[in-house]
Amino acid sequence: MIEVKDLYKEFNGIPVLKGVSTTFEKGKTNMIIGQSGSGKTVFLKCLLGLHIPEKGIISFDGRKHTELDIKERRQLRQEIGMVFQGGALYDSLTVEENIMFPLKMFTDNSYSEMLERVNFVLDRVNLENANKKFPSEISGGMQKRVSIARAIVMNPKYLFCDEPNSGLDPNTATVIDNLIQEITKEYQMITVINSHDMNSVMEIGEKIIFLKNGVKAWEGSNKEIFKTENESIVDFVYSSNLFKKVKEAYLNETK
Ligand SMILES: Nc1ncnc2c1ncn2[C@@H]1O[C@H](COP(=O)(O)OP(=O)(O)OP(=O)(O)O)[C@@H](O)[C@H]1O
Repeated sequence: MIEVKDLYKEFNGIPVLKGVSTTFEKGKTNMIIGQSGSGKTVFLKCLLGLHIPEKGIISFDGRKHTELDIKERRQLRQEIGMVFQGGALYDSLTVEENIMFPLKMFTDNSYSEMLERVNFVLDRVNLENANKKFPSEISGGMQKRVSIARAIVMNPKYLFCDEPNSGLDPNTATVIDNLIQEITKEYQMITVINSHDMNSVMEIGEKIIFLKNGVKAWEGSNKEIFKTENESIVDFVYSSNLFKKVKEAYLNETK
């Protein structure tokens, strides 16, 4: 379990996260949502160890960030897979080389062992025969699959995704969402996803943390989101007319 307690982060005296607490469990797709500037990326960067919070505790299965030495931090970092916004693939490397990169960096495996692992994860994200292609030669959806394959190649315990659907059409976005949820369950990872996309939230948001101005304004599941009367989340979700209609249909169905 990842436990976050009273997380506080500021920049130049301006608070961005103001005492956020929550927990993330194994095998669940957890989502951080909120308006632009609400602190989602800063929150994820604190989890990754890229920002050092002024206050608060982040604990990975009992290991508190602040109490780890350099070796333990390095170990923890290797247990985290990251899908960056936009994919962040190396343009000059092939798909195979991109995915092999963490293995080369962090393991002593032989080339054939690494290749076997690369092919395994490529197969898992349904991307066979793409090994020798460059990122520019494949579609945006395929690039996201490569990015997910690279994130899971080290068999991580924790998977963090920053806006994994940005730039994808709705169908491809749903396929990527479902893939992330499937692998989360299959490998029993703790997955935390930053998202703007309400479709994704409704599709795979098993636990949703709604940040508003750096404060956790609501927490619940995609099923509860339709029933809550919390004004902040209602305003956020139903700023889209489509979701007003979906809610009415859902409530009618479950009467
Ligand atoms: N390195 C930094 N230095 C100073 N201010 C920062 C830094 N990083 C983020 N901020 C500020 O923190 C606030 C929250 O930013 P953050 O990127 O977390 O928002 P967000 O919710 O992820 O937004 P978006 O959905 O647009 O990506 C913003 O006001 C931003 O300007």
